[in-house]
Amino acid sequence: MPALVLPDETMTTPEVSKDLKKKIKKEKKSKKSKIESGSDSDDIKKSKKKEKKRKALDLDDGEKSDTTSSEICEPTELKKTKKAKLVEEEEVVAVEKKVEEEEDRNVLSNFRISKPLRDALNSKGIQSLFPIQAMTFSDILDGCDLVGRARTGQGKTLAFVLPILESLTNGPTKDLRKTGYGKAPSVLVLLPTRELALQVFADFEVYGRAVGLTSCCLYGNSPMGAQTAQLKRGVDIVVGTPGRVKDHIERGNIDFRSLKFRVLDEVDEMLKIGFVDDVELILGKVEDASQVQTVLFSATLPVWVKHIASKFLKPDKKTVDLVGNEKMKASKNVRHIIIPCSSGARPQLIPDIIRCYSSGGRTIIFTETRALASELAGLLPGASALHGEIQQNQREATLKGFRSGKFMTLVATNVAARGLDIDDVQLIIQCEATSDVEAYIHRSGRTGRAGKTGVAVMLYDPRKSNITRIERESGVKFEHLSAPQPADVAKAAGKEAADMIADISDSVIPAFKAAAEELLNTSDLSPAELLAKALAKAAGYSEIKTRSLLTSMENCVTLLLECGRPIFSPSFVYSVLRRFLPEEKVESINGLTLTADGKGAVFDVSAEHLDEFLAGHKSAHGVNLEVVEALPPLQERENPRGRFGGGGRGGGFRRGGGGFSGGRGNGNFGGRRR
Ligand SMILES: Nc1ncnc2c1ncn2[C@@H]1O[C@H](COP(=O)(O)OP(=O)(O)OP(=O)(O)O)[C@@H](O)[C@H]1O
Repeated sequence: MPALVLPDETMTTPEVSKDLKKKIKKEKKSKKSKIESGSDSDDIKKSKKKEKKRKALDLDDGEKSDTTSSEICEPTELKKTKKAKLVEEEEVVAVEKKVEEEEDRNVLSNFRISKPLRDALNSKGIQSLFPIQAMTFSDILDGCDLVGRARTGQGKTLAFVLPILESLTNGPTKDLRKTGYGKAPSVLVLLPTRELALQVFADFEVYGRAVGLTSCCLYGNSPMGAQTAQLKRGVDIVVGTPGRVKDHIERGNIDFRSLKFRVLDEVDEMLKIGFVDDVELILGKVEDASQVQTVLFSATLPVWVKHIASKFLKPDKKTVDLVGNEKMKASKNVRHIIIPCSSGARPQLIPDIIRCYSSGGRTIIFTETRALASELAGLLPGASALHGEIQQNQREATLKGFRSGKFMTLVATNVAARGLDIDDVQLIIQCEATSDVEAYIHRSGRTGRAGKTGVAVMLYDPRKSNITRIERESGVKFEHLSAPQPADVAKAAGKEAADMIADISDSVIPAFKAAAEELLNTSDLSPAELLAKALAKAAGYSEIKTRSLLTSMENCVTLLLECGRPIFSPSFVYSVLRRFLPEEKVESINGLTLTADGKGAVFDVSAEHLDEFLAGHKSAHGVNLEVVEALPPLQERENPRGRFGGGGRGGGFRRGGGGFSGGRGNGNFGGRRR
């Protein structure tokens, strides 16, 4: 299978430094978001291009100036620096030119896209095709079967929507398409979830209508009658989930004799157990497969999928794989973070993570079970649940509310993992380390879409998770952070509260002044301290708790125990503790995990028992017990050396809580059960 590389990589010359590439990419990104907003007129664009070039060079100046002023004194050195700078400037310009040429190459007018479709795309702020679209457009329009792969959020939907619409209205299938009342469909698109079917249907509605084509969406848990009536009246495009499409086939409502296109979006999910029988049955209903074009798309294409997929595609199929053998399979626009957390600590920790990392945008929280999704949605302020047990109309209402900003936190099972494209999702939280690497890639890909950036935080229990495997298979290099400390979060909240107070009308002062003066006169605290308390109240705080680094539990502290010799099992740690602590204290420890170097163990104790632990160990010869500021690297579940499993991982944990936004802060995978 030919593996194509991203234009990004092909465009840059090998000599260009990594830093330089980064700068160019950054510039490209900001340009892309401007294009998305559709705000650039041609003139503005030209001057922005000039400005951009100038800025890229200025940036280099700025970065170099420190070195020149502090280190470069000799005239010859200065000359050399200037020369190097000139070379770098030339490189910037050369790479910039290539980037621009590439973008120019992908402008809509360079493709066989008719004016009505171009206008519809422009009205959505789309001026040029994304790489996966540009690289598959002609093949699909010219009649090839195709397998397409690009990372999440790279525009795979339009990669099949546009050439199919063009083929049916101006291309090779134009004259073969049925028309008139009761027409049989020309296109069948299958998707794994109802939400995704509705989303892709919406794209066919918008762009199909622009070229006079009609669509319908067939999905379960909604009345058969209306769908049947639509099919009877006749549509060009049928979008649906396998179960409901099969129902309609069995009732004789769909005639596939005029079918020209079959699309399997999220093909690996479609071909998983639970879907594959229905999919095979549906695709098998096409009498003459040689007359039908089949296209498959996904961000993840495990080898087993490629084998099954070959069954449905012609031998001369094309493959456009923008991920290929690249190590990184997940979105490159996403910051991938992991934070240790026990299940009990999630409800307290998640609101703080949202406050720190959501930048005031939307958050999707993924749980492994429906029960946990409902439970967390009930516990978190301003959150709603989405999973397979919820009635279809309620699911649609929930998604609509989330898209429109009615609420900002969605707690979902894997029903929302694939394909969902929701604007301004800044943060993904995964409640536990999934064993399914594809699921990780798709879930984290709900943010950082269409060139934007986002953050994905995965909570995990070091004793139960195998992070190394996820890293190895997805190519993600996780940032290991500890939970944001309540005190850090409170500081950010205090700033918000101060802004809020500054905005309050002076008209309130006379009513509250007397009480304020009385407080000042009677309290031992300074005015600043009293005001700090008032800010805390305004921010919703009545106390600040500590949070453990290991399990993220509130009012717990993480301790490291070492005893000058290797520790092979948790039971050894218990026996050491029993030497200087009563049984009930030993039993009260939580989250006991061995360190990766095999020399120590970390565990949590309640803050109120901390002194007893620290005082006790002094009497135990050779035992060292201390509060840790940052978690050391820990052993993982599958460590063959330790009781918990695997070879441990490099790199320790950094203190969490970075990236404070000061934003709003709201506060059994497999088969089809989500
Ligand atoms: N050429 C384009 N220019 C600007 N925006 C685009 C373009 N093509 C698609 N988009 C936008 O990019 C976003 C992501 O597109 P899409 O949902 O098709 O991604 P995807 O690759 O299918 O992602 P996933 O793998 O998660 O399903 C959408 O909001 C879409 O409107």
